[in-house]
Formats: sequence, C-alpha cells, structure tokens
Amino acid sequence: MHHPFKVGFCFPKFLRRDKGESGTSHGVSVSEILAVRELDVDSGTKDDGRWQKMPQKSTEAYPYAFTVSYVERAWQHRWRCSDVTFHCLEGALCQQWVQTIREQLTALTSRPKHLLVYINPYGGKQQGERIYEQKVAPLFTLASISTHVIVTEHANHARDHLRTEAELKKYDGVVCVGGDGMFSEMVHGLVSRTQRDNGVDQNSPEEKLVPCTLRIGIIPAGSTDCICYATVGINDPVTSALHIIVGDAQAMDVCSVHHNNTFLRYSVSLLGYGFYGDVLADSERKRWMGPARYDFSGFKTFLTHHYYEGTVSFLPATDILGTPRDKTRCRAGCFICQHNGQLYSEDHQPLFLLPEYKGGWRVIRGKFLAINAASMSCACPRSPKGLSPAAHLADGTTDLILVRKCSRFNFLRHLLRHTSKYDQFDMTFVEVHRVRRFRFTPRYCQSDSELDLRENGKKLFSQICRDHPACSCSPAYSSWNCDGEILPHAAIENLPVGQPSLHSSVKGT
Ligand SMILES: Nc1ncnc2c1ncn2[C@@H]1O[C@H](COP(=O)(O)OP(=O)(O)OP(=O)(O)O)[C@@H](O)[C@H]1O
Ligand SMILES: CCCCCCCCCCCCC/C=C/[C@@H](O)[C@H](CO)NC(=O)CCCCC
Ligand SMILES: [Ca+2]
Repeated sequence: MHHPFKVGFCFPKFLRRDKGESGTSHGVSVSEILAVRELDVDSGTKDDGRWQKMPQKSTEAYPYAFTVSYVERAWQHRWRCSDVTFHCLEGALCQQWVQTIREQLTALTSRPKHLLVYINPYGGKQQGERIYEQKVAPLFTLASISTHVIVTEHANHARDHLRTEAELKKYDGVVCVGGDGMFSEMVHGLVSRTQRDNGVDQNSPEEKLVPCTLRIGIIPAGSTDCICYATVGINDPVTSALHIIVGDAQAMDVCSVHHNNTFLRYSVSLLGYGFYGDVLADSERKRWMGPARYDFSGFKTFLTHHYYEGTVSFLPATDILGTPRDKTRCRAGCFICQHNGQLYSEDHQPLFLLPEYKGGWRVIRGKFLAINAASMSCACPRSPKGLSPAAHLADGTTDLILVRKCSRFNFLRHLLRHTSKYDQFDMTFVEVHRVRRFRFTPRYCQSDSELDLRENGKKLFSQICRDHPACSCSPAYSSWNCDGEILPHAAIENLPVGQPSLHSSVKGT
C-alpha cells in the first residue's frame, strides 16, 4: 500500500504500553494513526470523557498516559481500528508526544476533514443506515471528521443533489453508503457536474472528460458491491471507513456509453449484454428478494440459455502494457496503470485517436450467449477473482469478453470457472480482447428508428421472433446491464474516456 508519508513513531522504552510486553518498543506509521487522546490517569477517564479500565500497577508507577488509535491489518484485506496506550512518568513528556503526533496528523493533507455522506436505506439487505451509524460514524468521529449526512428518499436523489445543489466546495470528499447502483448515481452526479462546469459536451464521444477533484468513498451496503470489492479487496464497512480516514485514493477508468451519438450513461465496472443483461432484467422485478434475487435470476437465466445475434466492432488497445490473460493483478501503485495512464496525460492527445494509430477496428459477427465489457476485474463475493481477473482499474482500457453460443454444459463450465482457479477464457467458445472502445449492433437493429427496448421491446420481440430464421425461441434482443442499471437501447458505442477521472476509496494491498 502506498502511503504519502512514511514517517513513523517508534515509541521508546521509557514509555510503557498497556498491551503485550511491557517496556518494548512499538512502531506505528504516522500515516496509519487515526487519532491520539490524552488520558487522565487519576480519574480513569480519557479526554473524550469515556471510561477506560487502567491496570493498577501502571497508574501508580506511570501517572501520565495517552492512547493511540491506529490501523491494524487483519486477515484477507480486512482493516481494524486498534488502540495502544502508553504511560510515562512526566506530564510534559506525555503532552509533547500528544502534540507532536497531532501536528504530524494535521500535516497529512490527503486526509479528509469534511465529508458529504449519502445513505441508500434500501440497498442490499436494507442495512445502510444501521451500518453507517454503528460501524462508520464512530470512526469518523474518532478521526475528527465532520460529516453532513443525507439519507436518500428516492432513486437518483444523490445523483441530482450532487449534480445541482450540493455545495461541493465545503467538502474534501463524498461518501456513498450502498451498492454499485448507488455508487453509479454518485459517479453520474459528480462527473456530469464537472463536465458541465468545464463546458465539456457529454454527448460528444471524442471529447475528453475533465477529471473530478472530489474522491468518492464507498461504504459497502449493497447486493454485489463489486466496485468496493474490486478496489479494496473486500466488502467490509469498517475497512472502507479506515481507508477513507487515512486518505487512500485510487484512480478509476470511466467509460461513456453512447447511442447514435447521444450519451446514455457512464460505466465503471460491467457493461454486459446477453447473460448479465437478462439476469439483471429478471432480477429487477424481484428486488423484494434482496441479494438472493441474483442467484434466483442467475439460475433461471442459465436455464433459458438464450443467445443473441449481432456485430461487435472494437478498437484493440495495441499501445499498452498488459493483456487480459496476464497472471499479475492490478494492485495499489500498479505499474501498468501508471504507464498506460500516461498515454492520457493532459498535454497529450490519446494515441488511439490519432489517424496513424496502428491496428484499426476489428469486426466480429456471431451468436453470443454473453458480451461482457469489464473495465475492472469485477471481483465480488460471488466471484473473488472477477469476470476479468487481470483487468486494470485505471489503464484506460476495457476487457471485452465474447462468449459464443455453446451447450448449456459448456456455459456452466465457463461460469463455474469464475469461482475457481481455472481460466474462464481458456475455452474454445470464449475470446477476450483488451480494447479502447467498442460498438455493438444487434442483427435485427433498425438503425434509423432505433429500438426503445423498454417501450417497444415486447412488441418487437414477438414480431421479430416469428420471422427469426434461426429462432429456437431465443429473442432477438437482450438488454445491456450497465453497472447494474438496464440501458434502454441494444445498439451502443462504449468509450473509455478521460481516464483517470475519478477516485474511489481505495485498492487493497
Ligand atoms: N431512497 C431510495 N429509494 C429507492 N431507491 C433508491 C433510494 N436511494 C437509492 N436508490 C436506488 O436503489 C438502487 C439500488 O441501490 P444499491 O446499489 O445501493 O443496492 P443494490 O442494488 O442492492 O446493490 P448492488 O448495486 O451492489 O447490486 C440504486 O440504483 C439507487 O438508484
Ligand atoms: C450457476 C453458477 C454460476 C456461478 C457464476 C458466478 C459468476 C459471477 C460473476 C459475477 C460478476 C459480477 C459483475 C458485477 C456486476 C455489477 O456491476 C452489477 C451491479 O451490482 N451486478 C450485477 O449485475 C449482478 C450480477 C449477478 C450475476 C450472478
Ligand atoms: Ca480498465
């Protein structure tokens, strides 16, 4: 894990600590200290008024003490807050320690002091408010972070508030308590506002996005929590809160999705047609089931085994380091992200937009069970390695995974490989390409009067299905699953634009 400050305190032997061996030294990096509190040993209270049980021997021999709260790394990327209390003989020395530590903490400019928090009370198992109040708010208070908390009242509340009303200048960051859908709302609010303030036209596929200056922290309280899991390494509210407090940051690719040169949505994780589109469309009708809706709809969609015909065109990323079949994984301070990200640096036009960019577009026609574009690994508790394990968070590319029509048995083998050590791409009917941008046109696309799937989908489905030459009751259209939201069009163009343009909370070590 990269830390901006590597100054550390090695507490010396003349200070005696409560935990473990007495008289030993204890090293804590300043960047991992959350707070320091002086203890009033005589009265047995801390300066924040909370009671603390003091060992009798310590209070007699060492009358002055202070407590340091710091990040302790636990198992599997989990972080916890730990306390260690130091005792000493002289009050002046004790105060000097406390003051010096406070000065060092104040000097850490990457740490947030004021946060704007949005809680979705209906995400995941509807535990957002409880998770925030019980697990996160006490840590923010401990770290002297002031917060303004908004519990959302309807879908898109957070997006619209961020886009128009929020006084963003007052804050060092925004926090999202919810799942991927809630994070997507925040991305749309912040990115749209930044583009509007800077006069960037979102509808133009060639325009480069202006990066957002505010970071988004994610407290996971959703059903999939893929963005949190893929950046932090785990979906654990306390771990995320601690990453936010210490000011960790991770750049993230943002793709814009267009239809007929009109902007539709941004995507940061999965853009999936076919299997994942159908799972989402079915699961939206079963929100009442909570996170289990994905298992139910996943199983049902697997059994229906629909394939979709169409044309995928893509611009391979030829000017970068790394491939989707690499064994290495994107981690904090990733070299590949740094190297490839420079291709997007402010003073350079992205190379792939130049006419001499070698490679050019490739076109693949076929029948697909799934077309997945993963801009990050999409790791989540269901699939800890994700849809594309070697994808990078901030390299300006997307991994395009094409799963052609195959037997149910083979598709099941492919799906199950997402949950095991075996390579899900090492199958004859699967191909994966690292791309700069891609387009999809369904076979029965009516290019001029494009399809609005929500309104006309059913009517067109029955009409086209009758004429569908290869029809074995596979509908002509699926839906696009864009970070957990259904897109209203089947024909789309996807562009990773303006990377690195926003920060999420953090990526695990
Ligand atoms: N107060 C609210 N009432 C109804 N819907 C809301 C409210 N606040 C936010 N939403 C919407 O709820 C949707 C789902 O929320 P969220 O992403 O937090 O949980 P999830 O869908 O269970 O998790 P995941 O996206 O990780 O699968 C989001 O698309 C968001 O727009
Ligand atoms: C029959 C056994 C099959 C086992 C297969 C496991 C494969 C799991 C891969 C999981 C990929 C998740 C991709 C993440 C997508 C998110 O942007 C989105 C919003 O939260 N979630 C879904 O669409 C929810 C998607 C849920 C899919 C099941
Ligand atoms: Ca990427």
